[in-house]
Amino acid sequence: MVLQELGDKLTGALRRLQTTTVVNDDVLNDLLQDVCRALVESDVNIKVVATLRKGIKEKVNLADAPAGLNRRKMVQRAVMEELVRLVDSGTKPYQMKKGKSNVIMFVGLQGSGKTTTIAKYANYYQRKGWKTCMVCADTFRAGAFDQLKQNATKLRVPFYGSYTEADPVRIAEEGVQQFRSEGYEVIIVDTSGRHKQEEALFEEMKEIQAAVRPDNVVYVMDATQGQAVFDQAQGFHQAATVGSVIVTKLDGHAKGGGALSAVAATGAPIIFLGSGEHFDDLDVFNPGSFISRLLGLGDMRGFLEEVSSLGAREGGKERQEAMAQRLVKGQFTLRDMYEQFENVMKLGPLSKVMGMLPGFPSFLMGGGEGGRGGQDEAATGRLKRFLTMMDSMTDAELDGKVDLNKSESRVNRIARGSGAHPMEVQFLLKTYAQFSQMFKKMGPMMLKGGEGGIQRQMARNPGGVMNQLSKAVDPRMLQQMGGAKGMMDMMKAMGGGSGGGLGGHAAERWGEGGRERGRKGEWTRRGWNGSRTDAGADGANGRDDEKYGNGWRRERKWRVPFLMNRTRWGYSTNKITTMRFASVARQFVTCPLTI
Ligand SMILES: Nc1nc2c(ncn2[C@@H]2O[C@H](COP(=O)(O)OP(=O)(O)OP(=O)(O)O)[C@@H](O)[C@H]2O)c(=O)[nH]1
Repeated sequence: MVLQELGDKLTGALRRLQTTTVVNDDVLNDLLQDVCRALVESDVNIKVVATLRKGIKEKVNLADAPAGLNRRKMVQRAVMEELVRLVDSGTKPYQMKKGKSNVIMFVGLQGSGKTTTIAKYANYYQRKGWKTCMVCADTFRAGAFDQLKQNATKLRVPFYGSYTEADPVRIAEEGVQQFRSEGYEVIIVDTSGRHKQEEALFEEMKEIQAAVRPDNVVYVMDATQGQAVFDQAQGFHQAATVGSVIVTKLDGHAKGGGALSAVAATGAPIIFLGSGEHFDDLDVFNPGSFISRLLGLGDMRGFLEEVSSLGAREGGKERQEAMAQRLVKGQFTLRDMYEQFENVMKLGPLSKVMGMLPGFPSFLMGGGEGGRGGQDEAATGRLKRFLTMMDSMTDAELDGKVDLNKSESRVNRIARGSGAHPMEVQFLLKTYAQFSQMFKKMGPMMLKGGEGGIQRQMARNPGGVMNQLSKAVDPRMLQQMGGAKGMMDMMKAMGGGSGGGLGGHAAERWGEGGRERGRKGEWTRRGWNGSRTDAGADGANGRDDEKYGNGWRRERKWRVPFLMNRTRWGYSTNKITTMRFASVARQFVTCPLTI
């Protein structure tokens, strides 16, 4: 989460508002003082902060507020709206067009993070199924082409550049022409940077612009300079008819608020935020969603947009439709689960997906600076393992025509074929059983009546729908979604028709119990009983199992014989078998299901 410090301060101020019994002018003034202090500390221009304060005061007139009006909500809404205004340029950014060549030219000062951001940008679109490529027209910095080439190779994105040609305009023109003729949809052009806004830089930018006729010019700007970037942003905005801005290096930088508000003040729309040096460290920027996440309210809208953008991939919509049809009948196959997992992975790092969901503390996914990578990797690794195991299944097995639970030999064969342990395959089957159970109950409810069906049911019998939802979904997951009401809102927002992301969303939740216990090194009574449940399931069922908390010894006594029956790993309950089991099981505890 970028601007964590500012977010914490603002959230703290609003939380104090919740705990006061009476909301009067004194309370409002205290709140405004806290909010304004937090913004100034984040380097937001003092005049801008004063305008924000005035705006909130004008919106909240407590003296004339009609009786019965929720004053707390009124204040919160005003604060939220003014904060959104602070980072909103009021201009709509360029919308990428599917099926045609979108030429995006990147400009910026030297060292602002342009080349790195181009790689992140390419990664973002490629992951969503856009045909993406890069052209390096930076002939000014010696290592620029090598850097772009290296990034492109890692991302498996085609690139164009030259070690010998010194004319950036020619390279840009040739590269864009070639990729256009090959039908690439996102053609990204990197241009040279300079130490400061030089005439030469602007001249070169204009020449390249005239040669490649970009659909959008993206200005990359370093946030570490805080509000001082205003002149710079304005200069570029005017000189190169900049269409959008990407603000980089916002990770852990206290001055980020100043940079964001300064750019917004120039009227250029911010489209992404750079939050680190890795390819995944790029957050889509939308003023409302950004403030919502900053205040810890999640970003359901962003989540849904991300999910629906996956449906836009080739054939994605049709597949989702077909799945929706099956869900109406309460059917959910392993193949459906495969697609759901694939979708979740395409949404980006799991911690980012989680950050979009209301109420989910970012630290649980290691969302704070620095701590995220490991957990993301473990979670993604676990998903990939599941996909690999499913790759070793036959079509009949994936489509639910064969019950794998009845075929021990097939489980072992799948394990061998995917380099996994039979227990992992059983774990996968149990996870599938849980999903299937959930979709059996929820699918028909969600999708009955086609588009808008859930809304109609909700209007007719809200209590009944809520009740059914509470029964179908595990309590933790429901709690994270803001209770049955929150889930209803989410389903409404999804129009009841997109089976698409919901499974992915669920997948995130269902592993939570396992992850929690993994961290505590706990184990539960029903933990690794391969045939009946799994670690994630215990978490999902909300079991605490305190008394079995440190139950390694307790566990293995009765679980080992079970494993012997099912997978024939051991011949007795002697120490070696027990240790073998413990070491396998420990793998799951240390790398618990975090899908
Ligand atoms: N922490 C952090 N570092 C970043 C971010 N974006 C880029 N960087 C780092 O900033 C440095 C400069 O990035 P480059 O991509 O080489 O900069 P550039 O703008 O292409 O430089 P020129 O090609 O010389 O114009 C590199 O060390 C990047 O890893 C970000 O969002 N966060």
